[in-house]
Amino acid sequence: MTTASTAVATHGLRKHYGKHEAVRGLDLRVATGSIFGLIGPNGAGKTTTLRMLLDIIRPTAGSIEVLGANPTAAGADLRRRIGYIPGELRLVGKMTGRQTLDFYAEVSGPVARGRPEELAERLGLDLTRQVGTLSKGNKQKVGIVQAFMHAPELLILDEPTSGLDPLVQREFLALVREAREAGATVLLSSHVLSEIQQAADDVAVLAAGTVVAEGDVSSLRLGAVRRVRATLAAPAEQVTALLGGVPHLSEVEVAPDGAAPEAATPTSQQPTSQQLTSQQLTSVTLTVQGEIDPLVKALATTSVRDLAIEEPDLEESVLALYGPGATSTATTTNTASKEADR
Ligand SMILES: Nc1ncnc2c1ncn2[C@@H]1O[C@H](COP(=O)(O)OP(=O)(O)OP(=O)(O)O)[C@@H](O)[C@H]1O
Repeated sequence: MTTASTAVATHGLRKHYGKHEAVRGLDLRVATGSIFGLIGPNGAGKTTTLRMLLDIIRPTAGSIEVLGANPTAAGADLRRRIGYIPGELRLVGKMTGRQTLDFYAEVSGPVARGRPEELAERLGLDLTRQVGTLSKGNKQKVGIVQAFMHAPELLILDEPTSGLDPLVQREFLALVREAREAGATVLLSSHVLSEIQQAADDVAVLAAGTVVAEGDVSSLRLGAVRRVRATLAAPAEQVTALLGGVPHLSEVEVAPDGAAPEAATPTSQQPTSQQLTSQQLTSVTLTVQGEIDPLVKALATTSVRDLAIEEPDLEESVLALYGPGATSTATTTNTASKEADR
């Protein structure tokens, strides 16, 4: 049973699409009043899981409780207490944004006067335009407004920021935090780690239909995997040698990258070996797991001409931490056994 402090719970949840098992025995617990992030690479089973919570598709096995009810039995009353942004939003192209929201308001229950307009304004959405003429990002804004406008107890948001520009993403995350402050629970799925890191209190990492890591955001090691690209004024052999002393590196590629045009050799005297080596450029790409300090210190023993540190995509992080087994079945698609939604 869910308790007052649990908004969503699943036990041994499974979903087969024909022979393909998209969700494999999932136990989730989302605390009431929290922002819970469900992250995972493409095909991990996020959408399948969220659709089961809403009774859009039914589980093959296991149980679900949402706001203390069983979604397969609770029907429309439960649905009205939830705001949902589906992964793929389907809107009627000829309706304006306002007509679309009026339609959703009839289904979802009471909407405070002026609230849709306020949300649309914050997101920069023109409600007078037909939704068929809107860009992907603006269509997504219609989806956000309809999910938030009736102040639901639970928000289930499937990849909600896809197509949004960074400023709108920030506004969206502000809406999520405000909803939590007002007492709502938010279940947010994404394949973008940084988005979840900014917003979520707790996180479950899904890969191949199972949870491979969970906990509070700061305890997750995923964020500690970074991709580094650097150009150093040093010969490749020297770079290889200095990287040899740095722990937790993988996918290291070191390649000569021509000469540095700005490193002029003095003509009045014979160049020293130091001056000779400083002319050679070497490019490095690598993945570092954990502390970045030893790597930065090692690179800084040469003249660093360029440096970029990037967040790898989630698939790379999951692979780096949990091995290929964590994602290999997630990317298997069983197209031969497509199943109708219900
Ligand atoms: N209707 C369907 N019929 C057959 N296989 C399906 C169906 N829907 C999803 N799948 C498969 O189930 C697995 C999980 O898909 P799901 O859409 O839940 O993943 P996801 O984590 O939401 O991925 P994404 O981030 O790409 O949306 C994938 O292998 C997918 O191909």
